[in-house]
Amino acid sequence: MTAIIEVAGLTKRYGTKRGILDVSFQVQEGEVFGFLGPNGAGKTTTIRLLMALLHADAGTARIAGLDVWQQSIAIKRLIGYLPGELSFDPNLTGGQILEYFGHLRGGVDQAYLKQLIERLDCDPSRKFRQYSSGNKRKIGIIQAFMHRPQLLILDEPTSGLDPLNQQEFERMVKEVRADGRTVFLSSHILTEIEQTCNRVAIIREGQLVRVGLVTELKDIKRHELTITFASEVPLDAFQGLDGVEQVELLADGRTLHLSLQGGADAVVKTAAQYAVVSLISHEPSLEDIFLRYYESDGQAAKEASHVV
Ligand SMILES: Nc1ncnc2c1ncn2[C@@H]1O[C@H](COP(=O)(O)OP(=O)(O)OP(=O)(O)O)[C@@H](O)[C@H]1O
Repeated sequence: MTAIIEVAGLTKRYGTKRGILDVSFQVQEGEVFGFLGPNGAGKTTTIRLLMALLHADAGTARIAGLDVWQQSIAIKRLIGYLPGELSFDPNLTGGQILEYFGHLRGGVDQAYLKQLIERLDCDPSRKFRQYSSGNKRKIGIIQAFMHRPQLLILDEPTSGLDPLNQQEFERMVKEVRADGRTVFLSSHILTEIEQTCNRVAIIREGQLVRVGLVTELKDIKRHELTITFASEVPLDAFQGLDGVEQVELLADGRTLHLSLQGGADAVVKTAAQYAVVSLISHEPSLEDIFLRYYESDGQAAKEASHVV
C-alpha cells in the first residue's frame, strides 16, 4: 500500500491559542479514513492545512508525495474538497454552482452528476441562499464527488443531513472505496465513523490521541439506554450486569437510565424478564464519551500506546 496523505509533526497556532500540535499520521491509498474529535479539537485546522488554506508553523504534510504548500495547485487536481463552512455565491442556483465547478475541473461525467443530484434528492433550480443548511451541504457534497477525484477530503460531510441522505452518503463513500479511491472525512460522531470508515485518528485538544482500526474502538464506545417498564423494577437486578457502568432509577420507580460500555446483551435479556413499555438507546456526545474515558487519570497518556 502507498500512503496518499503523509502528515508529520504538523503544528499550527493562532497567535497564542492552540490550533494543532505535533500531529502525525498517514492515510493509505484506498482507505476511508476518519478524523474524529469533539468541537474545537483541531479537525478543521488540520484539513485547512492539507488544503493549503493555512500555513503550518511546523511540520510537513504531503499528498500523493507532493508538499501541500509548495505544490498545492497540482494537488487540487487530485482532490474533491468539502469545506466545513460553504461559501458559494448565494445568488447562483445549485445547478449553476455545480456547472461552474464542472467547468473548472473539466471532464465531469454528466450522467454521474445527474445521478448524484437524484440520489441526494437535491433541487438544483433553487438559489443557494434559499436552500436549508442540509440542502447547502448536499451541493457541497456533490461538487466534491462529481469529478470522481482520487482523494476526497470532507469536513463534517453529514452535518445537517437527514438520516436517509446520510445513508445515501454512506453508499456513495462505499462506492468510492470500491473504486480504489481514498476518502478522508472528519466527524464528531463516533457511530458515523464506525459505519463509514476502516481506520480512524482521534484528535483531542489539538493532539492526536489514537490512530487505529475502527474495530479497535470498542473500549471507548459508550451508549445510554432508557428503559421504561410497566411497573416498578428492582435496581439491583441491573447493577453489576456485564457492560453496565452506571444505572439510575428515576423518580417514577419504573424507568431506568443505564450507561453501557460495550454490548447491551445482558441488559436486554434482564429487561426482558419484566414488561417493557419502551426502550430508547442513544449515543452520548464525544465530549461525554471522552470525559468518562479519561476521568480516571484525566490524561491523554492512557492513549499514547495506541498511536501508530
Ligand atoms: N481563526 C482562528 N483564530 C483563532 N483561533 C482559532 C481559529 N480557528 C480555529 N481556532 C481555534 O483552534 C482550535 C481548533 O479549532 P478547529 O476549528 O480546527 O476545531 P474542529 O475540531 O474543527 O472543531 P469543530 O468540530 O467545532 O469545527 C479551537 O480551539 C479554535 O478555537
